[in-house]
Amino acid sequence: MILVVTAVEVERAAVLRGIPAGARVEVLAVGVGPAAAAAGTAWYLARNPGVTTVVSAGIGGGVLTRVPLGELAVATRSIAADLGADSPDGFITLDDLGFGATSLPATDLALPGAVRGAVLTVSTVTGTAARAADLEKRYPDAVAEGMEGFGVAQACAVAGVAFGEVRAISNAVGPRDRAAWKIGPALDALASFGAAVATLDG
Ligand SMILES: O=C(O)c1cccc(C(=O)CC[C@H]2O[C@@H](n3cnc4c(=O)[nH]cnc43)[C@H](O)[C@@H]2O)c1
Repeated sequence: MILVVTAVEVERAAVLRGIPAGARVEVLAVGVGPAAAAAGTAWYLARNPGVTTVVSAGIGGGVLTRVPLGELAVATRSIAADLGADSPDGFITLDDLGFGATSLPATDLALPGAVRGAVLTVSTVTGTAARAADLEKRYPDAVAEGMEGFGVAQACAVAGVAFGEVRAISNAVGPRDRAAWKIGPALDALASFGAAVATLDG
């Protein structure tokens, strides 16, 4: 069975809107941020041994030169982009500090038309051009940013279950501009993911 993990109920409802009746897919909303995502996913996996794949799904920021607003980005890997230490010489990742990995592989979700690349997980939404440029320099393969993927990925790694991530692009990774958000089209894109997700199971 496939488990889809969203942050909030409106994302859950959008995914459910697309899922055909009778599909073996469970959709769970677990809260915003990597900690809520890891805890909710681990809780569900401990009680449901039949889950084969977990997909972290939600709206997200996009690198708009790679993926337009209202389209889907599929992760090739999930990166904890702000897990580490700041320094006068720049950001030091947890890997470079020697405390663990900040990149986990993602299973390729066969979603036609979606853009593939690294999806960043952050605890603070990017809101300046300077931070967007820093992230792009550190992760040139990044296409999108969200707040939950790496938490779901870590729970999956512990449980030995396949992990995937999809982000429906609602805004740019860049200077904060709430007026430019496209939440409706992003939720419609999440529904189109819902329509395809049942076909991803084995
Ligand atoms: O107030 C703001 O400026 C702002 C900008 C983007 C997102 C938020 C949120 O509080 C939504 C967090 C929620 O949505 C996902 N999300 C959507 N866009 C982004 C983004 O650009 N960077 C990171 N996460 C984003 C996220 O996964 C959360 O579930 C507020």
